[in-house]
Amino acid sequence: MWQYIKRYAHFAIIAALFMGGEVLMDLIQPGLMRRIVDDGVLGLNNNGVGNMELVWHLGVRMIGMVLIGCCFGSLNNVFVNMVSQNMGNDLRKDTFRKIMTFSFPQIESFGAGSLITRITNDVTQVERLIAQFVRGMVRTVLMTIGSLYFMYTLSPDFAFIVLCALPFIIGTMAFCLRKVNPLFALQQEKLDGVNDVLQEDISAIRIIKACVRETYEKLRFGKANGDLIKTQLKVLLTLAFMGPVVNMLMNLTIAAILWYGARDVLEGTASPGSIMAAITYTTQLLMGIMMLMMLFQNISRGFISWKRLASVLHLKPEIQDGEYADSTAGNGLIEFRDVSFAYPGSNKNVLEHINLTIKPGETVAIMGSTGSGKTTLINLIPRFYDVTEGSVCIDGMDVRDYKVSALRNKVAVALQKSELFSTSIKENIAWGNPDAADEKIENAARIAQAHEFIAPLEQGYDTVVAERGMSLSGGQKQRVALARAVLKESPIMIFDDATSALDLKTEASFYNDLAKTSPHSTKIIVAQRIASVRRANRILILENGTVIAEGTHKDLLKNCAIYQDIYQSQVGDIAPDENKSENELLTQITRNNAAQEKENTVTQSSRTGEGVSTHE
Ligand SMILES: Nc1ncnc2c1ncn2[C@@H]1O[C@H](COP(=O)(O)OP(=O)(O)OP(=O)(O)O)[C@@H](O)[C@H]1O
Repeated sequence: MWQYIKRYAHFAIIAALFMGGEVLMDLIQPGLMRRIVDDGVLGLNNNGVGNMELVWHLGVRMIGMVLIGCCFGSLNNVFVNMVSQNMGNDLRKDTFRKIMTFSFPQIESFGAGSLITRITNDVTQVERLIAQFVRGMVRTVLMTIGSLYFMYTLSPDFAFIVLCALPFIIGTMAFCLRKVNPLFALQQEKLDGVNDVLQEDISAIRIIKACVRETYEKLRFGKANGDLIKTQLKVLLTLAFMGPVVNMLMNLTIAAILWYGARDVLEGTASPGSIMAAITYTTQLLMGIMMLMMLFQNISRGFISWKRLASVLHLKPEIQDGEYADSTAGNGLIEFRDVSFAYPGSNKNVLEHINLTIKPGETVAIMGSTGSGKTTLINLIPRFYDVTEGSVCIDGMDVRDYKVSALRNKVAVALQKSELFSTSIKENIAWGNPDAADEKIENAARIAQAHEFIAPLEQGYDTVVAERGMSLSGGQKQRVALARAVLKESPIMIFDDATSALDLKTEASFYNDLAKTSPHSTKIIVAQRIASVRRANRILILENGTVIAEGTHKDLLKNCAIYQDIYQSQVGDIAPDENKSENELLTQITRNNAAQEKENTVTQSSRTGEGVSTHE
């Protein structure tokens, strides 16, 4: 934490000096009050004759000191806030930057909700810790020492009484804080839980409504929130006992001083003014101790929050940069050399001994049943994960030897679930290439078949997209994401089911235009549809993490039973004819889909009919 504080240590020192000034003003006042009572009102040094002029004079001095103390206190607040807010700002930025360097498993290990809590609530707790430390701690220490000194000058007995009471007061506070301390950590964990549910529910609000799961989610949120409230109540109950006990001890201390003081006044060894001053000092001192109690609570919470932030800040990113920083050399050769992969925390290989070379400019399609490992395979190219065994090489160099940014500049990725940001369509397309000229952006949109829906919009490319692209249809979102990948002009392009929401004609136009405009890029297409993969130079069939067949569309139609099955189910041919033209094939697939849909509807309505008649 020191590395963050020391950047603003000068503000902290200035704040402490102003606090010293404020405390000094507070400490001088009881002495003036004693003189007003003893000399001004009672005239103890003037045979019982009071002095109103002295009362006025000292009164004005007291008011002046209050005003100066107020200025010092305000300036102290200004500098304390400068330390805490600047430090909080740095912490928030550094934590965010650090999260950006984490691998997916590292992010998953914290959970999105917990990371949000850390960057918001935990940073606020640390800001509070710093503010209270610089303000409250300095004040309490100076006030305690000063009050004890001035009380000692009034009467050593008064100082002795307070010194006797202090261990009981501090002991009570320490006891309660020890009990409550572990609860603070639990409280932050419960807050993580609330944020986890909240962010999951807000991002999945459509499906929650579609499946009418609002009540279930309300209960889930209620449970997480209930857990948080229970923990908070435990904290508050423990602290509720501490306040009154400390208050009682403080009042007993004041009563003891009054009792002692009254006896001294009767014996003539102390003046009424000095008793009043002693009580003011005691109150100031004990109020300071009470403040310390609050301070310790916030300090405990702050340290727990700091630990949670430190566990993010000190975590070493799993994906480390290599030495090689040139993203322009090479032309997109991809090699998987005996690659096996298991997800972190699992000992089951999702990919098994994959050997694969994809030549520059080649288009390779990957098909396979769900869960066969297609996405996992392509995720290894931009190092979203590191291989467990073997190596993935790009242009002859292991991907782990590249600087991560250089590697990722060589690869453009479009995913099935298109992530859009709440900014203009233009900025969304230019996300991977922010300096791109407008013509280039439009050209990329034309290739992605997006221009046709963007151009008629009132604001065209400047139309602002709602959060996560909610204002666009699935197909429109995918086309914007495709344009983004195209604009990157990377030597390697990966499309992971990225055209699944497009109709067959639009998809075919996209791949045709892409082949014309980026003939030298290496393209990997993960898809389930024959129409999407048909034109690829090579098609791989993946099953249980291994490549079980490989060849052109023609080869596979002849030799691969799985591919023949897929073809028949999608095209509807009994005897596949590989010489069909693009248009013929698309028309046949569309007809086949329509026939299948009709068949499904008939089956469903006949079932419903049966249901009704049975019911009747
Ligand atoms: N983050 C993850 N952590 C652990 N296991 C995972 C993770 N992602 C995927 N898997 C597992 O790895 C296997 C392969 O998943 P992958 O997403 O690569 O399949 P896929 O062929 O792309 O499937 P689909 O066609 O359904 O997208 C699956 O069994 C899946 O459960």
